[in-house]
This record gives sequence, structure tokens and C-alpha cells, in this order.
Amino acid sequence: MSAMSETLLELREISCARSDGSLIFSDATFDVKEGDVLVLRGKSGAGKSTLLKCIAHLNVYKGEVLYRGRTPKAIGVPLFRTRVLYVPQRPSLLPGTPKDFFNTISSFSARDPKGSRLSKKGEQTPAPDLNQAVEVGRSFGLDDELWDREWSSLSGGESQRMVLAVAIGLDAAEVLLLDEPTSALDPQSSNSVETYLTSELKSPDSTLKAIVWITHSEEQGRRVGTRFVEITPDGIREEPNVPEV
Ligand SMILES: Nc1ncnc2c1ncn2[C@@H]1O[C@H](COP(=O)(O)OP(=O)(O)OP(=O)(O)O)[C@@H](O)[C@H]1O
Repeated sequence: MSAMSETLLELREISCARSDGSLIFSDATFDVKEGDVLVLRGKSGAGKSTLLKCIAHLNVYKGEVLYRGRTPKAIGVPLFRTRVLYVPQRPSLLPGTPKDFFNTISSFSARDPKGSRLSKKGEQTPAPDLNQAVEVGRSFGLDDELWDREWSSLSGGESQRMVLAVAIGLDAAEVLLLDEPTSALDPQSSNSVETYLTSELKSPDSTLKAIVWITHSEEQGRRVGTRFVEITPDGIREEPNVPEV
């Protein structure tokens, strides 16, 4: 293995405009390295969700995003999106069941147009396993039967945990882009999500290597974060690491 803290993402002068041409934010330039939990903060409407969607190539933007030194287009956008996975805050508009959703995304992850360049040397990328996602769901307190329910029939907190269980169970993402992942959860469920994600990140066998995490909770930010980036109208700045109290 090469040295620790490999660079996974490089953002270079990302800016994003509204349809009227006014800028939502500009000059987002930072790297995401292995082991980072980069907490993204800012007022409501500052552009946090928009920035995550730009990183995932789900929004039109100016500037450049590189994943392991390559552009999303060079990798193939559907595959790139499984490696750098945006996890929405509200999945309620999805059609079908969580199981359907898992299978649809699995098919993107299996479709690897550039062959083995992204997988570990000599290894075939294994097909995602629904059982693994169901396992993760159990650790978040989700009953197995929920996988066959329509998204629209799940509670806000159930669907929020379900989307996370899918994202982790796919076992394809090296970087998760989490958009207020526990906003609808009670403290206990929220804690199980935090614990699961941070221990996954520390496990050497895990595919997951870094997280960009939007939260409005200072406390949660302090519990999970290793780096802190704030979006303000004046620009995007990284804050010095606040020492543990
Ligand atoms: N599709 C869109 N069309 C027009 N404006 C948009 C669109 N998406 C986002 N915006 C605007 O871009 C700005 C940033 O929105 P965004 O959702 O990224 O903010 P946020 O920081 O994530 O906010 P919150 O904390 O409330 O979730 C807002 O002014 C929003 O109204």
C-alpha cells in the first residue's frame, strides 16, 4: 500500500449559478482525503446541498472535480456516482420499493465501462448484495419487511435510514456525500448511524474511505467531524480544527 491519506477528491474552483445567473457559491477549492469526515456547514440556503450535488455531478457547475485524479466523464458518470455517492435528505419522491432502488443502483455499479481500472488489482468488482444492505438496515433498527414497502409508505425517519442502508450496503462508494443524514431521526437512531459510519470509516477492509457530511447540529459535527468547511456569502473557508473540550 502507498502512504496513508490518499487524496480521493480534488475540487478546483467549483461555482454554481441559479437559473437567473446569480451565483449560489463560488471558488470551492479543497481536497478530500482518506479518513476525512468533512463537515459542511452554513446557513439555510447557503448552498450546501447544491455543492454536494455538484461534487456528485448531479448539478451543472463550473470548475473541476477529480476523483483519484480523473474526471467523472473519464470514469463514466454512472460509475463515478456509485464511487462518490450522493445520499439525499428526502427520498420520498422515489418510485417503487427500497429493494427496487437497490437493484437499480446495483446495475450501474456493475456496469464498469473502463474495466478493472477502478477495482483493486486482480479483483473483479463483486456484485452488490442486498443481504448486506438488509444487515446494515437491521443495525439501524429497520425491520426486514420495510424493504418491500413503497417508499411513499415509509416514515421520514425510516426512509432516511433506508437510503443510508442502501448507500452503505451497495459497498461501492469510497466517498459518501451525506445531506443531513439524521435530520429526521431520534437521538438513539441518530447515534446508531453516527457510530456505524465512523467505525466503517476506520475499518481497513471497508470500501468507504471518506465522508462529506452536512449537518445543522454543532454537537453532531463535533462528534463525527475531522475537518470543518463553512459556506458563507463571502466564500468557502476551512476552519481550523477545534480541539476536543
Ligand atoms: N433547482 C433550483 N432552482 C433554483 N434555485 C435553486 C435550485 N436549487 C437550489 N436553489 C437555490 O440555491 C440556494 C442554495 O440551496 P441549497 O439547497 O444548496 O442550500 P442549503 O445550504 O443546502 O440549505 P438548507 O440548509 O436549507 O438545506 C438557495 O437559494 C436555493 O433556493
